[in-house]
Amino acid sequence: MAAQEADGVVDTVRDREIGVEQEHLDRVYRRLEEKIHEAEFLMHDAAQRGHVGTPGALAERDAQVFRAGIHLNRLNNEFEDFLFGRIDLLYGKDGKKGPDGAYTSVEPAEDALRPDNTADIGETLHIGRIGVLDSDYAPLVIDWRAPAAAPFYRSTPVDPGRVVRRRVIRSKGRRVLGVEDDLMRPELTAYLEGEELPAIGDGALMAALGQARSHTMRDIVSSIQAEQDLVIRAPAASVTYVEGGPGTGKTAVALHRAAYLLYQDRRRYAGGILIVSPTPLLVSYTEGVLPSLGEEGQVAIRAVGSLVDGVEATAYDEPAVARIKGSSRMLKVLRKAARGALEAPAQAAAPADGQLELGEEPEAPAAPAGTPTRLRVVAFGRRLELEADDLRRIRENVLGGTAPVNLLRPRARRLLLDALYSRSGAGSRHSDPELAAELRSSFDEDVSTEDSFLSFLDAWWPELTPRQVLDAMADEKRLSRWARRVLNPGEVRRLARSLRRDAYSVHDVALLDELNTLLGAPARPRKKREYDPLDQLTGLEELMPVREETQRERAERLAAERTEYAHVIVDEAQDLTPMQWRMIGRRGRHATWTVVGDPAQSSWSTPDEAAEARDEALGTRPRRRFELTVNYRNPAEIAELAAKVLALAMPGKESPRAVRSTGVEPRFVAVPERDALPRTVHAEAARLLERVDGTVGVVVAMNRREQAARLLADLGDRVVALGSLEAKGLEYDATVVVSPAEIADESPAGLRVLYVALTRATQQLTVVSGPRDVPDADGVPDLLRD
Ligand SMILES: Nc1ncnc2c1ncn2[C@@H]1O[C@H](COP(=O)(O)OP(=O)(O)OP(=O)(O)O)[C@@H](O)[C@H]1O
Repeated sequence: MAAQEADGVVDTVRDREIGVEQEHLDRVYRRLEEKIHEAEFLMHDAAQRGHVGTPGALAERDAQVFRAGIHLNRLNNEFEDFLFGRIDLLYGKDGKKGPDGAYTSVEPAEDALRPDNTADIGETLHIGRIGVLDSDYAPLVIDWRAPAAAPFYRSTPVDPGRVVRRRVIRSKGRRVLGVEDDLMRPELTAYLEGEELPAIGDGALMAALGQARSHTMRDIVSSIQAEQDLVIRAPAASVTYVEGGPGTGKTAVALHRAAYLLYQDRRRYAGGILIVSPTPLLVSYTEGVLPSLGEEGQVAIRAVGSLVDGVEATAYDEPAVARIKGSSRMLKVLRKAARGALEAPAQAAAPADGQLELGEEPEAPAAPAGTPTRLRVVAFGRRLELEADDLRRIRENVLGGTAPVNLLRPRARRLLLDALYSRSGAGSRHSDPELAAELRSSFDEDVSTEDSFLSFLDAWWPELTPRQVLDAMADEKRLSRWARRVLNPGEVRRLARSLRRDAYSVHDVALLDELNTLLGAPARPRKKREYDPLDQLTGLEELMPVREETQRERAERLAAERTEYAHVIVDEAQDLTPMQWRMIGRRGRHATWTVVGDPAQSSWSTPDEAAEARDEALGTRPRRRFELTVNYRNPAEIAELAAKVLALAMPGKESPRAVRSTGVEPRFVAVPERDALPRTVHAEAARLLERVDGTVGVVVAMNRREQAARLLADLGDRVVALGSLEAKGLEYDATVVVSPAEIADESPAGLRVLYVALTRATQQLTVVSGPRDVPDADGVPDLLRD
């Protein structure tokens, strides 16, 4: 009876507090409706201006419609669930208001606390996804990114500042559903308008962490913790480097930081923010967070395998091949390949060379021709010829520099013309420099517009694309020439073989991007040359199909190709290979950076080499380092088990501290016969499905992922089968980790990959081991024993 009464009292206080917040929310909605009405009026008014019809009025109308449209869109988008927090503060040191209408002083005033440990609340602030001012410009809601909102995140019981109570408000549409309070000064009795300040619930963080997981990440805007807030609001100078173990909120913090930076300085980040994620799975998992924070347009979230337009990485490289492709040794190989691919090996059926006489019809395109070894043209009535040796000399001369290969083509063309001209003997015909120059220019014009010369140039100095060079590298013989003294024969064989398949891997994408730089963008594609009477006239260069790119065209082309960003955020940075760092580095040459990662989760076998490449990509810019130390994902029971693998993978490395415990220990199931493994995995996944409301992830070695997907398909879409490398960054209510030994043996970084697999669950973990895991009598595999 007493308990019921106590419950009743709590409910009454809770209901009353919900009612208080409901009143505030109603006021905010009334204000928002007024604002939307204003925005609609603005749009209507702007549309009316269109009737005036002068160019100035039209331009003004467009600008206004644009602004009003943005305003409306924001309001409508953020109408849902946008008020989420409140802080009750002691009186501040000085009573001055800051630019956003709130008191900015952090410390309580001298006399704010009375000697009997009581105090009055001096100010109450509500925090939301956007700021809303009432008609007197007093803040009804403060944007979570504004300085005045910082105490909501920064205040802790150890360092409370002015905050007495932090409240998270849960609402749906216009209805407040619940409140969760944390007291920052639990020893204090505080009064608000004469009434004692109540505290409801066990705190918002615990409420958030206990919720079931779906296939998309939620924002953490209502429960960002102090150490995370420091990172989110760190000034965007140079490089912000964030390290933290699994589940410490690195990905969440990176996303909230993007929203914060945009809020802080929209103009500066108009150049865009790029977030690089390791897998497409993680991209789709995190994609919804920024829109929920009211930011979309300026942020591009891309998987590292999708950074090159038009290429999607779908193939998977076995670790030995990935190691070769990711290593900075590839740079040397690619440099040679980009130049070497200019020369196509001669094919048996190919015509011997590009010899075509003036006036002859060009040959129909033949079977893939080898590189021509002779150039013949007729000019000034003479047959002129360059032999293999001449051509080789010219090629070597042109390739002497380091300029991109495609951009050297005009120079190659020029040197060919020089050599032909000198063969023609016309150079000695005139001593008058003006006449000599005229003769030369008419020679150049004659020769360089002839089909024989053009088709020779196309075959002898083709404009290469990155794909063509990578294809050329699939030829083991050619590759071994380009990789001499860099890769050993076994590496050459493996690399060439992997390049012979149809699909690209995530590592190939970095190679394509590097080649793109080494080759330089080819000039605009040339139209097929047809007979044109205008060719017979001079002074019409602009109409000539062979003309060089104009300045303006070049400027337009470069603008269209721009791939640079104002800020680059790299998630799971520990996994980037040196070649991938180079690729990302090119997209942020003038950017500020936020780099988040955890060396203990690296699936790259030589993290030192990757760290060197990272330093190269980031240059000498100063770095600010932050560390996140609390694991918000795994309960202590799971974190403890994972720590055993961490001790093997990186002896001495500390695990992050888990904030909660569920009392549910990980479950171990041993399968003595290999054949029984699929059946057991299916049964264990089904078992977990019964025990959690959200998702179940089943993590297997990479080579079993397709088999696992087929096996689990009948369990519905709450169950996901994943290869060990695909699990990176993701989380599930429950996970089944299948055969730890198989995952650990998959690559030199296998133990770290296993550590990742074991740290994906928010509630329950089952480990299924096969004979290779050497399970003990309790089913605990070798690798997970003390
Ligand atoms: N302050 C917070 N409030 C509520 N939930 C949080 C908070 N911080 C982190 N989380 C939750 O903890 C989980 C882990 O966060 P996140 O994925 O960002 O961690 P991570 O450090 O990137 O992990 P990993 O390195 O394993 O990929 C997520 O569900 C996230 O929503």
